[in-house]
Amino acid sequence: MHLLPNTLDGRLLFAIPKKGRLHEKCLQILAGADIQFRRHARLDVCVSLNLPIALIFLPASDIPSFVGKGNVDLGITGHDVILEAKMNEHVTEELKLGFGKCALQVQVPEAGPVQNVEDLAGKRIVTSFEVLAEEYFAKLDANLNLTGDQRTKIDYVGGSVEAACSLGLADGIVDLVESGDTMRAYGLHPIATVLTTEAVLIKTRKPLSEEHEELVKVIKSRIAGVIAANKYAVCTYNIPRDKLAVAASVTPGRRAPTVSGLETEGWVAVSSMVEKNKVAAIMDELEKIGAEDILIFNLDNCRV
Ligand SMILES: Nc1ncnc2c1ncn2[C@@H]1O[C@H](COP(=O)(O)OP(=O)(O)OP(=O)(O)O)[C@@H](O)[C@H]1O
Ligand SMILES: O=P(O)(O)OC[C@H]1O[C@H](OP(=O)(O)OP(=O)(O)O)[C@H](O)[C@@H]1O
Repeated sequence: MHLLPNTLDGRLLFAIPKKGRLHEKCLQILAGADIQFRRHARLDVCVSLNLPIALIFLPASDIPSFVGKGNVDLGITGHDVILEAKMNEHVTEELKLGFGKCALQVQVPEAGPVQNVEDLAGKRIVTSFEVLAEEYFAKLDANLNLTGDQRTKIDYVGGSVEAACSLGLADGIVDLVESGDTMRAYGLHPIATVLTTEAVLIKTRKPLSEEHEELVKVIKSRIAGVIAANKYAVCTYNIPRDKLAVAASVTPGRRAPTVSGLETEGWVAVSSMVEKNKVAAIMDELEKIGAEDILIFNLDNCRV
């Protein structure tokens, strides 16, 4: 198959991480937003089958500059790599996506002599986040009046950053931590947080055509629906009318709970959106108040 340049003509270009931590979640989002495509095994560019969009599969860390420079219109990537690529002023963060959550932390060997960032200042740091680490330690060096050769040395590595201290390359590292498993496996512990991050939908600041602006709105709204459907469930229950006010305070919903009459005198049925990660505690509470027939339904999709 040959992808002719004019195949992309007029299409909104949407960058998706081609591998790594964000890839699978992005595919789920595309499916939930009904952005259909068939990707050829050797191609990182493919056109959508049902929308005037082309998907461009790129390394997550390259997406900010493609979008920032306007070669691509829209993208999904981490907030961290946008800052690292110094593209925060060239893109707008349209939507937080609720996955890819982690923290960029300064880490040192647990058993080593360095126990805080002041001890680490002036020593050797290894990281894949050169820009953010430089920024962080430049401030620290300035606060501690470290100048010239006294300043902290930052070295770049492309991956396996956690190995740097045990290999004698560094006194500390700056890398991402989610569960902390990798950090602990290397005998490291955090002494400072540079930033927290999650995946975001970004748009170029370069002006788009009216049609493309409209399409961006549609995509954004569909993706927001998919994210909300992952976050919320619907809780329904029956409750005596005199307990409704207390129960409604447990399930206030996004705007207000829906209350409908029941054939049984003095009882009402309530339906409300609840956060999935609070479902068990909410059901405990409702049961205590006197609710019956408490049901939880997952959402396939929604617009809220
Ligand atoms: N452990 C993690 N938990 C959650 N999000 C993460 C984690 N590691 C990375 N991320 C997020 O995913 C983005 C891409 O990281 P990833 O390590 O997948 O990059 P990659 O270099 O493109 O992939 P690979 O490591 O396969 O080469 C990061 O910039 C960050 O926003
Ligand atoms: O706190 P944890 O849950 O252990 O996650 C942190 C690890 O995840 C990322 O690497 P990843 O596994 O994506 O591989 P990479 O080193 O190839 O980027 C990051 O660079 C850490 O090494």
